[in-house]
Amino acid sequence: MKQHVVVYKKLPEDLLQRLRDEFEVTCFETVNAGNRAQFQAALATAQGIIGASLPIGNDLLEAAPLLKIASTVSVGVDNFDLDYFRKRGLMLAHTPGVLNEATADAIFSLILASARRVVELAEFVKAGKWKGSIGESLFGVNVHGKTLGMLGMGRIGGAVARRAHHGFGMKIVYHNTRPNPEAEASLAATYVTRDELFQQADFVCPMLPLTAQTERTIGAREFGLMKPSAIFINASRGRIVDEAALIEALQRKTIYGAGLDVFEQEPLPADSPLLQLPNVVALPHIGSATHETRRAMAELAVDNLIAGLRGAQPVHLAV
Ligand SMILES: NC(=O)c1ccc[n+]([C@@H]2O[C@H](COP(=O)([O-])OP(=O)(O)OC[C@H]3O[C@@H](n4cnc5c(N)ncnc54)[C@H](O)[C@@H]3O)[C@@H](O)[C@H]2O)c1
Ligand SMILES: O=C(O)[C@H](O)CO
Repeated sequence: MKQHVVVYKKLPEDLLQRLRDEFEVTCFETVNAGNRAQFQAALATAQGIIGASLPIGNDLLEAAPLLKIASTVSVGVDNFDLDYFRKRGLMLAHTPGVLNEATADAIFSLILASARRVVELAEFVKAGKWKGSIGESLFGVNVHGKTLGMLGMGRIGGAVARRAHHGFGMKIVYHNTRPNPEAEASLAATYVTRDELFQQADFVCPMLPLTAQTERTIGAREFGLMKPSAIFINASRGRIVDEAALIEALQRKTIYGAGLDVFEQEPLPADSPLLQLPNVVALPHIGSATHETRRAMAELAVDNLIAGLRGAQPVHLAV
C-alpha cells in the first residue's frame, strides 16, 4: 500500500506529481479555522507532511500516529517542537542554503531603503509633494563605509556581510555562538561581545534562529546600547525582539530607524504603531520570496520528504 503524504502549502504541479507518483497525496493550499478539522483527520493516516507557515503543535502531531517525517519549506524550524521530534524519533527536514542569497538581497534592500528613506520619499513623490529641492530634513544617511553589526554569522548572516564588505566597503563586526574564522579571513570581520556589537554598529542586523534562548533576546537594554544614529534591521524572526521596546525606541528616536521583514504577530495587525512611524520600512516576510528561490526551496523540501519516506537520510535534517 502507498504511504500517505499531507501537503499544507501550494506546491508547483510538477513537484506534486512527483509525490503522487509514489504516495497517496492529500492537499490543503492553506489550513485555517474552516478546514483545520479535515487537516487533522488527514493526519491520522499520514507518514509524511510537507508545507510551511503553519505552527505544527504537538496536538496535531499526536493526531498523526504513523508519521515518520515532516518536511518544512523553510530554513526556520520554529513552527515545530524539536524535543517532541527527538522523543518520538521523527525526522524534521528543512531547506537551508538555497535561500541565502535571496534573503541577503532582501535584507540589503531593507538596509538601503531605511538609510536612504526610499519608501517614505517615494510616497512623498507619489503624493505630489515634490515641489522643489527637498531640503536637509528629508536627507538620509550613508550606507557605504559604515559599520554593520551581524548578530549571528551563519549562512545568511555571512551572505549579508559579504555584500556589505565587498559591495559597500563596510566594516563588519559580529557576534556568534562561536567565532567564524572564514568570515574573519575573507571579510575582515571582527568578533566582538554582544554589547560591543550594539554599541559600535551603525546597522544592527540579527540573523538568528528563533529558539528558547533567542526569544526576546533584543529588548530595551539592547536598544539603549545602540547609537541614536543606528538602524535596526530584522529579517530573522519577530519574536527574537521585544517589539514594544523597539516601538518605544523608534517613537522616542533613541535609534534612527528600522527595516523589518518579520514581526511578533504576522500578518502585522493594521493598527500596529510600527505602521505610523515614518522611520520604519516594513515588509510582509518576503526574505526568500522570489520565484527562483521558492522553487528551489520546494524542490529541496520534496527531495527531503521522498528520501525520508524511502528510508534514506534526507539531505537536510534539523532533527
Ligand atoms: N525573513 C525571511 O524570509 C527569512 C528567510 C530565511 C531565514 N530566516 C530566518 O533566519 C534564520 C537564520 O538562518 P540561517 O540559514 O542563516 O541559519 P544559520 O544556522 O546558518 O545561522 C544562524 C547563526 O546564529 C548563530 N546563533 C544562534 N544563536 C545565537 C545566539 N544566541 N547568539 C549569537 N549567535 C547565535 C549560530 O551559531 C549561527 O551561526 C532562520 O532560522 C530563519 O528564522 C528568515
Ligand atoms: O525560515 C524561512 O525559510 C523563511 O522565514 C521563510 O522563507
